Amino acid sequence: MFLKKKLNKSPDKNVVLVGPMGAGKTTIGKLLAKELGFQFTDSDKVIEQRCGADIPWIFDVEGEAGFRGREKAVIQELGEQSGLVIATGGGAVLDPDNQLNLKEKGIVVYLKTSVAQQYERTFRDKNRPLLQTDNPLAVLSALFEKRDPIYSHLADIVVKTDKKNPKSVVKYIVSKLAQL
Ligand SMILES: Nc1ncnc2c1ncn2[C@@H]1O[C@H](COP(=O)(O)OP(=O)(O)OP(=O)(O)O)[C@@H](O)[C@H]1O
Ligand SMILES: O=C(O)C1=C[C@@H](O)[C@@H](O)[C@H](O)C1
Ligand SMILES: [Mg+2]
Repeated sequence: MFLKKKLNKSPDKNVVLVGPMGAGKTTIGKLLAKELGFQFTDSDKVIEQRCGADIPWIFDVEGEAGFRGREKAVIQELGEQSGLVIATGGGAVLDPDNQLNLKEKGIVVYLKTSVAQQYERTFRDKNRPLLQTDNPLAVLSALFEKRDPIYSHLADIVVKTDKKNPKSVVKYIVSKLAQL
């Protein structure tokens, strides 16, 4: 058991949230960090801050490959730290080096979310370049087919987020962490 509040010492682990766009990694991550007394960080936000531009701009100018390069550098840095709740980008776990870096000190939590629910949570938001197509539902579905096995394989904890509000997702994760 590594919970900082309970042990009253610096944790040597991170909690890493993985899952598709709209799973709630950013939303849940902020709440979970508060609950654990960890620092919250979001790889997408760190990339934007470093670059001084938002993700749609990075995809426009540098393409997805440019974005993935930036993501890899950020994931490597975050993976070396501890005491973090890390919200990852939806595609961060595709890269084998990222997988190793996140797993090194990370307890990986997969926020498992149906494609329909992902769509419901993302369709109004224009900040996800991969979904700016005529058929975002088909894109989400294809990404899920490819990525769900990877998220599942990496995960120490899996939590289904459909029909669960953020608070109850956090409560469930905390209870599972306490059992480790
Ligand atoms: N459990 C939940 N119940 C209801 N709404 C949720 C839940 N989790 C997240 N949301 C909402 O869904 C939207 C997307 O959530 P969020 O941005 O946290 O997803 P994400 O996993 O970080 O996505 P991305 O990979 O694109 O960064 C937000 O509007 C958020 O308020
Ligand atoms: O699923 C993905 O590949 C992405 C998810 C977002 O978090 C961002 O990292 C970016 O929009 C790409
Ligand atoms: Mg996010």
